[in-house]
Amino acid sequence: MAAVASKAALLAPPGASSTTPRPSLPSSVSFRSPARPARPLASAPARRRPLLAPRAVVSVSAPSGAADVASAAGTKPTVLVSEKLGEAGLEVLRGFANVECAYNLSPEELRGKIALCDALIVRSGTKVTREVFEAAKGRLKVVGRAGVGIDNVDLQAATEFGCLVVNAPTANTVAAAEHGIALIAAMARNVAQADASMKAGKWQRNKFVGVSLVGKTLAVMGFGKVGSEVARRAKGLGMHVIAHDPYAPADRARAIGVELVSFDEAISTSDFISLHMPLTPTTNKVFNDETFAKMKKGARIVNVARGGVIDEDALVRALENGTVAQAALDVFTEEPPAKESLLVQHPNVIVTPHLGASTVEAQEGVAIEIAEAVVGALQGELAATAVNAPMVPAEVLSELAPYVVLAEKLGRLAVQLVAGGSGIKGVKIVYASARDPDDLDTRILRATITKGIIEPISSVFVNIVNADYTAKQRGLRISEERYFHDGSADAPLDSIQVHLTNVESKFASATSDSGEIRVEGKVKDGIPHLTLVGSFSVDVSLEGNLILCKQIDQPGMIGRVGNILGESNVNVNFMSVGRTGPRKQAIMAIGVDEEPEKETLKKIGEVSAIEEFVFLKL
Ligand SMILES: NC(=O)c1ccc[n+]([C@@H]2O[C@H](COP(=O)([O-])OP(=O)(O)OC[C@H]3O[C@@H](n4cnc5c(N)ncnc54)[C@H](O)[C@@H]3O)[C@@H](O)[C@H]2O)c1
Ligand SMILES: O=C(O)[C@H](O)COP(=O)(O)O
Repeated sequence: MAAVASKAALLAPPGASSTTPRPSLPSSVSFRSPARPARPLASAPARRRPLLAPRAVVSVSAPSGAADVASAAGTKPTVLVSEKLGEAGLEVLRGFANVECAYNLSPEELRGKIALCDALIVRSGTKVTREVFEAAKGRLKVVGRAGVGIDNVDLQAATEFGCLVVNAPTANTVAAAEHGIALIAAMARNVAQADASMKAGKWQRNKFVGVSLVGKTLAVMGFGKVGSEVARRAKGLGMHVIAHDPYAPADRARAIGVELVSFDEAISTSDFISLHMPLTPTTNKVFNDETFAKMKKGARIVNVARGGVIDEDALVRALENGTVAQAALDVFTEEPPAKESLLVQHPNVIVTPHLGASTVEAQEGVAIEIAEAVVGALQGELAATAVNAPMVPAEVLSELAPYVVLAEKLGRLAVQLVAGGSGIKGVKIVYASARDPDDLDTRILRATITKGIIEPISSVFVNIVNADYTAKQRGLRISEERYFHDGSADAPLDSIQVHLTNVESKFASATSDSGEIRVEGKVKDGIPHLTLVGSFSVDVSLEGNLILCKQIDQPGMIGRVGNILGESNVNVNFMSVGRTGPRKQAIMAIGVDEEPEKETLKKIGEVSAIEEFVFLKL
C-alpha cells in the first residue's frame, strides 16, 4: 500500500475512508518477562531549536487519491442548502451530491433534517447553533457560509463536533463596498425620503436639500476587504478618507492614500462614518451612548457590516439629540427588525434589508466559491477558506502528505504501547528538520498524531478540526520541540518522534532511558518507516501490523518467529533487528499483513529467547 496521506482521513467521519479505516479498539497482546527487565540504551538527538511558532497560513488542499465521503458510503453525500444560492453553485453541488434546497426552515425543522446531511450551506439568515450540531449526530461534516460573516455559526460547537466551517470571503466584497457607497450618496442627498415623498404625490424641493460629499471626511471603521474598497471609491468622490483598524497594516492603507488613526480620532473628526468591522465580542455595541457622544455634531453613519456593532437604542437617542444627523443601515441586530422599530421608522434613517451582497454578480460568485469549497471539503480537502482548521498551502500539504501518514501511525503505535491502567497525560512531539523554523508548519502533524493517540482509546471521532480541542478535553498536554537536523533541507523533515511521558509501557523496551515511551519514524521513498523504539534503532515500514519482540540476539531467531507466522499463514512484509551489540539485547520488528491469531502470538511468546513482545495494529 502506498503511503499517501488520506484526504478523507483529515476530515472524514468514522467509516468514511476506505484507505484509512477507523481502527477498532486495539487488541494488542503482549508477553513480558518481569524477571528480565529491559535496559534501554542512551541515544540523544543533537542541536536543539525552539518549537516552531504557528504561521498564519492561507489555504490547503489535500493530496489526491483518497476515498471521500461519497464513495465510502457508496452513495452521494447530501447537501442541505437552507438559503437562496446562485444556480451556478447549485450546479457544482449537483455534480457531486444530492442537493436539497429547503428555505425558511424553522430551527426545529433544521434540526430535524440535519442528521441526514453531510453538509449545510447557509447565508446570514440561518442560525447554525450548538443544537444544530448536536442534532446532526456526527454526520454533518461541513458548514459552508455563502458569504463573509460567520457570526451566525457557532464556531466553537462546530470545532467540538469536528465540523469544518468554510466561507466565501471574497466574492461579495465589491458588492458590499458599492452598497456602502450607494448608501452614503443616497443618505447625503435624501434619495429614499424624496422618492417616498414623490410617490405620496408631493413635490418637496426645499425639504430635501442634501449635503455634498466632496471635501468631507469619511472614517472607514474596519479597513479590511470591504472597508478598503469603500475607501478607494470614496477617494474617487473627492472625500478625505481616514480609517481605524487595529489590525490593518499601515502600508496597505498608505498605498490607498488613507491614514490609519485611533478609534476616538476617527469618530470625533469625521463627517461620515462607515462601518466595516466584523461582529466580535470586542465590536459588539462599540457604537453606544458613550461613543456617539464623542462624535462630531451632525455626523452621518453607514452600516453595511453587522447590526450588532451598534447599540440601536443609543443610535435612536443620538438621532433624536442631533449628535447623529442621519444613518443608513443595511444590517440590524435582529433580522428582520421589528416592524415598529423606532430606528427603521426614523425619518433621518434609510434602510435596506441586508442587501450588501445582493447583486447578480456577487451571488453568482459566492455560490460558486462556496460550492467548490464544500465539495472539496467533502472529498477530504481542506478548503482555502476554512475558518476553524489549520490551513496550509496545497503545495505544502502535498509535501507533508507522507509525514501525515507517519504522524498518525506513530501516535497509534505509541498509545498501544501504554500499559493498561496508566492514563496518558503528556505527549511530546519532536521534529528533526534541516529546514528553517518558518519553513515548516507542524500543526497538521500535531493534529494527526493527536488523532492517532486518541482514536484507539476512545469512541471520540478525531479529525484535524477538533484534534486540539479533543486533546484539551481529555487533559492531554501536547508539546512540540524541534531539533535542527544537519542534513538536506529538500525534505521537510528527517524524523518525527512521539514521546508519551509518565506512563508505564506494556513493552518495557519501548521506554527510553528518560522513562518515556518513545517511537520515532522517518519517511523513506514516500513510505513511513518506524526507525526507533525506546532506545533501539529498527527499520520497518509501517504497513499492515507490527510485532515487536525483545530478545537476546542469537542465530536463528528470525527463522523461528518467521516459521511460527508462516505456519499460521501470516505474511511477513518487513523485518528488522535493532541491537545493542552482537549477541546482546535486541529488538526484532516484524511487519505482518494479517492479524495473527492469539494462539500464534502465544507460540511466539513461548520462544525461550524472547523476553517480551507486543502486537500492534497500525
Ligand atoms: N451587508 C452585507 O451584505 C455584507 C457583505 C459583505 C460583508 N459584510 C460584512 O462586512 C464586514 C467586513 O467584511 P470584510 O469582507 O471586509 O471582512 P474583512 O475581514 O476583510 O475585514 C474586517 C476588518 O475589520 C477589522 N477589525 C477587526 N476588529 C476591529 C475593531 N475592533 N475595530 C476596527 N476594525 C476591526 C479587521 O482587522 C479587518 O481588517 C463583515 O462583518 C462582513 O460580514 C456585510
Ligand atoms: O457577510 C456577508 O457575506 C454578508 O452579510 C452577506 O450576507 P448574505 O449572504 O446573507 O446576503
